[in-house]
Amino acid sequence: LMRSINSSTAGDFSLAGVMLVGDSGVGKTCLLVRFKDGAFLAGSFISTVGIDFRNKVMTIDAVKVKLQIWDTAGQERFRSVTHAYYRDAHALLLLYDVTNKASFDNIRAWLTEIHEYAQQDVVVMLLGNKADSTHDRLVKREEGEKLAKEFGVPFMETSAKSGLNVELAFTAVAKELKHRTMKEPDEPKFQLQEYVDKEMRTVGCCRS
Ligand SMILES: Nc1nc2c(ncn2[C@@H]2O[C@H](COP(=O)(O)OP(=O)(O)OP(=O)(O)O)[C@@H](O)[C@H]2O)c(=O)[nH]1
Repeated sequence: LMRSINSSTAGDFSLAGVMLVGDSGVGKTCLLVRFKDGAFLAGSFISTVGIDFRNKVMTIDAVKVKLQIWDTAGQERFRSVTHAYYRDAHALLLLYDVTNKASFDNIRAWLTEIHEYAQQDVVVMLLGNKADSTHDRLVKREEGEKLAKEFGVPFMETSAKSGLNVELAFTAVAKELKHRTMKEPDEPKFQLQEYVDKEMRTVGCCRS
């Protein structure tokens, strides 16, 4: 991962490192596959070993932003591997599974870990994944919102299965990082949560 976002003077390219973190089985790999390939691979669950990455170029306000997305292993035994990568990440997508209460309860511990290992200015966004699972849901959207507010991080629910908000999550992070590197002097600060809420209202989804 490149720590300093590279931006050319022409202002048309920047490289950003985004890391997916959260308990094993919350859907990090599926979220990345959905974003990268637009697909959801149903079937057996293959845990990520160590760390894996994929690149995707997004066009944000006519600027090309290359996201280097790191998919980490949620399993405890790989923690020391992922710790080493935190320092270089510009953004972290922190996932829990709305059908798994323990994965939600562990978010506090994940945030403590992020605080310990990541850069102070890292962009963190909390994602409640598997929002398509209406019957098995154990964590309400409001609970996710409340926790996110407590820690001052933006939040939304996603589904790697249906594709709900997947593009939006990555776009929001890319926009935030693009603004940070290429902000005009009089341009106001990018408001990530406001952007997300506005986009969700426009799409007309996901808010009851
Ligand atoms: N219903 C539903 N199932 C999902 C979703 N995302 C992932 N899954 C399922 O959850 C299981 C785990 O998904 P992974 O993406 O492999 O989980 P992970 O977080 O990468 O797990 P580790 O690599 O062990 O850290 C798989 O069986 C997926 O099919 C989702 O949005 N909705």
